[in-house]
Amino acid sequence: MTDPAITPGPLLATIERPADVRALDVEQLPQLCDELRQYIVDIVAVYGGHFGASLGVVELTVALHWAYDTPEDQLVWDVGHQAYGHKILTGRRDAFPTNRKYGGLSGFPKRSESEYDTFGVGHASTSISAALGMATASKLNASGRKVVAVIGDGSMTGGLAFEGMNNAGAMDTDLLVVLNDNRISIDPNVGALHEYLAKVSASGSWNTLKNEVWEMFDKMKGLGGGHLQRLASRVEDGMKAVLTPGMLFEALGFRYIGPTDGHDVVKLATTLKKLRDLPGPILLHSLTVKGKGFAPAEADQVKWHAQSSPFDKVTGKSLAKATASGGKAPKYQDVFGDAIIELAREDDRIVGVTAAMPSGTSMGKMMKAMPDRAFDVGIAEMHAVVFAAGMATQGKYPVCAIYSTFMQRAYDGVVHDVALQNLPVLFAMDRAGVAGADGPTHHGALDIAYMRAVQGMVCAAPMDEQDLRDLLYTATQHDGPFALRYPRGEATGMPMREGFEAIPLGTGRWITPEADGASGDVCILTYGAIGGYVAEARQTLEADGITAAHADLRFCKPLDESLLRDVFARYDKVITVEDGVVQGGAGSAVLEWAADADVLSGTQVVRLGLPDSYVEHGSQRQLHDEVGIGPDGIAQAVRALVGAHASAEAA
Ligand SMILES: Cc1ncc(C[n+]2csc(CCOP(=O)(O)OP(=O)(O)O)c2C)c(N)n1
Ligand SMILES: CC(=O)[C@@H](O)[C@H](O)COP(=O)(O)O
Ligand SMILES: [Mg+2]
Repeated sequence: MTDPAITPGPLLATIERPADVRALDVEQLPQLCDELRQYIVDIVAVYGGHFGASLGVVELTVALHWAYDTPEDQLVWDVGHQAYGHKILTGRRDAFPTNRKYGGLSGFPKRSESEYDTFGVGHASTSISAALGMATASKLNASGRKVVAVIGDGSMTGGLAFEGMNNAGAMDTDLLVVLNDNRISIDPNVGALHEYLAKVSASGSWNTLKNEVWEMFDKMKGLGGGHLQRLASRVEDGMKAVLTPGMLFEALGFRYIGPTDGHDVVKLATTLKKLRDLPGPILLHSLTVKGKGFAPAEADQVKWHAQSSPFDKVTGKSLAKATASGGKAPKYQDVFGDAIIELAREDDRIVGVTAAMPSGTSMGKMMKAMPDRAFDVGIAEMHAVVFAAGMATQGKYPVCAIYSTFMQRAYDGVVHDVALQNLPVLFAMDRAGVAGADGPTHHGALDIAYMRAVQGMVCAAPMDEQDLRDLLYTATQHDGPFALRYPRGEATGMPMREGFEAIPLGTGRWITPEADGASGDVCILTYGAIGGYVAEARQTLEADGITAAHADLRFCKPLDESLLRDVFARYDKVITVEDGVVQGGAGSAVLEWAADADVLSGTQVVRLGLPDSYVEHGSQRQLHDEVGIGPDGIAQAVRALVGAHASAEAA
């Protein structure tokens, strides 16, 4: 899909692939950068998406494709939310209006989408390891192909990045790591590395000296000057030990270059061209501004990390229309953020932890209200969990707010450090279920299955915001690990009572009162907010003369055995619905229990949920409908089950 209202500038219009960029004179690159930046602004202003990060690496993107022989040479973008310019220069310019839309381009580099997307990304801090793997294979294959990892200062706080550096620095493999340092993550960047990089950025002293050494080195290479080369390298080593601002990286075995102005495309392009031919692991420290060139985004970099609704492409003013619900329903995230503060005011054991997502999870509310009791530890999910475990050993009650998909990074900590020691830690798993436009890298598809498998873990999911509050309180009263999942976005908008009520562990509830003690054609058991679709499904079924009862499991571990006994005694048709993979999920828990309790006796159980394949991107509703867990899908499954059963009985 092209958008005729959005046209690229004259130079960008001639770029169909990176070879066209390489055909340009270096002096033309500034114009290409201007046009690329404007094109990104024009498109995101209408269609939404990640914003500030791509604007900040426009020059780096153009320079990399000019200096390197892509796609033969491999560029690996960390996270990939900054790769819009890369996508536009690599044959996807006209399709870019479909970015993040259902059936359209992915918002992240994706191998199946383009040969220029060398590695699928979405989670942070993977680029150095992946690029080192490619570089190692390239060496083994003697392919001569060069590999570059581009990683942001936020992503550099992830332990995985340092595992990659540690490995690369001791290997004799050619690898360029570009550290794109814009001094911010999604929220303000945190930690000692952040402070260190700030000091490095402020110092330019090593550059001048280093440039001289480098020029000398360049000349010597031409002369094949063996001993002079070694001497120069010793001189360089001696000087860098006392002077280099990138000592940390040098100590890890990288040759450090920089800091350099990441917006000077001509200098960047010519430097990169030289670096392409240099051996060993090299780190280029590039200083950029997130949101560069769009004043509102430079001024409020957190707000402009991403935009979901249209805005004026000059002023940045929102052009969003009022939402259908009138914007009255609060987000689950805000309910969580407010409730944790309320609970923490009454219970001084409660502490909060987030791994670089204070805004996304709303843990930022507690960080603001109680700065000494809530911690942003950086992009470090595993550390966040073990850090929480440590606090729990000292009588604290840590609430770890981590997106379901990112919790995958921390699984060993969940098992080995928390659950095995039966420590009271709450895993508040945000973005549970399909995440929406971010797609498969960000869907919280697996947490029901992987948390349910952990011995001693309590697993719960609220169907509405009142239950979210009560389950949060319930968790704080439990002496052991507790996994609570809730989705991205708006809750139901229901009226909420004040205060909190504890919900006994393993207590579900009937949602359709008429089913409590009565009977229907089928019973629908739901887990979590996805249960909100059942009312609509029931209405359409009623029009077909089918009565469906609905119960909310609330807990998938422990299960409400008394509720389930009741269900299996009265219904011979049961449908389970969850926003997570079917294998090992809440429906599986029900089936396992029913088999173990020997109550199945001919009852047909159909499990609805995410399939055993990766669900792509789109709105949450589109994706729920696609996999059959939206209202229509639920109603269809009921009809199929009732119909199948009726014809089996008639036969
Ligand atoms: C494992 C993981 N945790 C958290 C995130 C969410 N996340 C996406 S981008 C980002 C900030 C990255 O900061 P930086 O690398 O500096 O890139 P910038 O946006 O500043 O260009 C975060 C925390 C993620 N993608 N992966
Ligand atoms: C790139 C990344 O991982 C984040 O920016 C993510 O897209 C945030 O998702 P939410 O908008 O759901 O917070
Ligand atoms: Mg950054």
